[in-house]
Amino acid sequence: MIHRLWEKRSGWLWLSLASFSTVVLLVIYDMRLLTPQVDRYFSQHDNVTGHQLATRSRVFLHDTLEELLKESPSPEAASLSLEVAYGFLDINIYRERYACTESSLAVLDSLQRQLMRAPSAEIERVTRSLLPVLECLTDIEIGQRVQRSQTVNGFVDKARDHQALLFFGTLIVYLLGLLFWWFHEKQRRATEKASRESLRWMTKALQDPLTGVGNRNALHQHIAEQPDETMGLLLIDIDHFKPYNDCLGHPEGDRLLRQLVGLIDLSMAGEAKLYRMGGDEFAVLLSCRSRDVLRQRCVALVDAVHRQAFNHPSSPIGPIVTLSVGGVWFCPSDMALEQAYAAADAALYRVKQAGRDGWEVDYPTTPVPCSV
Ligand SMILES: Nc1nc2c(ncn2[C@@H]2O[C@H](COP(=O)(O)OP(=O)(O)OP(=O)(O)O)[C@@H](O)[C@H]2O)c(=O)[nH]1
Repeated sequence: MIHRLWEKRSGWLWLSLASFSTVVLLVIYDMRLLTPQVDRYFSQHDNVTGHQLATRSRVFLHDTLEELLKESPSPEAASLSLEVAYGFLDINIYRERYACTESSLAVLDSLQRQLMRAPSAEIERVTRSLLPVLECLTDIEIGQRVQRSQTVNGFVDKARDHQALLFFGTLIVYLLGLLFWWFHEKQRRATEKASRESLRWMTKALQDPLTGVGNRNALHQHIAEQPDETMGLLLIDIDHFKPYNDCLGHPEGDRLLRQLVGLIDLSMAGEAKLYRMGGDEFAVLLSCRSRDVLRQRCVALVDAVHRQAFNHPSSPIGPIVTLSVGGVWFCPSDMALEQAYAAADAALYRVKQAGRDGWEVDYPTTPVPCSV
């Protein structure tokens, strides 16, 4: 099934469609998955959860100081802020990376205890002892920011590489798609050209070049195509064509042949197929359900030639061109073309013998014509 589709639609077309589909998938991947992920990463940069804990600790230390610097400070509120500030600083990562953390925590712890013991007396000392803690927090903030910048830069580099890879990958697949499409078009055009050429040769092989009607091969082919159709086969021969040629010349003879083709076609009401069997002999094949039809066509043809009255200056039987017609009514499945042809030819011979300018049709009783 796939093999047949491949041959019918050409492999190149499938390859190019696959390439274009891949391009679409890559673009969707970039738009729906990759870009939103990068955006999400960077949008965290300044939101609440992205803030450093050290910064929050600093905020609460400021609150403690503000409280202590008030005219009537509340030791409880200051102590609470200090406790929260302690909590935000008491982080394993800070302890591991920043040496000042431990000492700052110790300072906060001792301040906390002092505040509980002598709330108002110690304000100035408390304020001063907080300075190294604030310095430590600044170190942590800067250190963490540097760390974060390095991580972000790493991510940006990776994302840029990924995007570049994706872009060039998409571009290459797209170009491959175009290339496959071009191969497909080339192949399609070559196939079309070959079909046209072979059709032209086939038509030529079945055509008479002088008159444009079918030749003997075409007659064989058309009969083979309609084996169950009752047919009438007429053989038409120009009477005394040799003296016509001798007197008026071959070009004039050719012209007469072409004119007669038009006339025969008209007499058959455009329903028959015409063939030139060679020289001045034509054949007519018509689908013919009743013998009367065949008779009527013969009468019409002979009359039409009389009415047309082509001048024949050297005919022994009269001043105009006349035809002799011999025919047979037959069914191709019962009677071979050779047999039918022989019967029509015999009828034609009898007309010639009887003095020409007439017609005769053979109606064989056996075999009986088909589908009547
Ligand atoms: N102009 C022209 N003449 C052709 C062509 N092919 C054959 N002929 C001539 O057609 C003539 C056929 O003559 P015949 O059928 O033998 O005899 P006829 O003179 O027609 O006499 P009957 O058929 O007995 O009436 C010959 O002179 C051929 O040279 C052709 O393509 N063009």
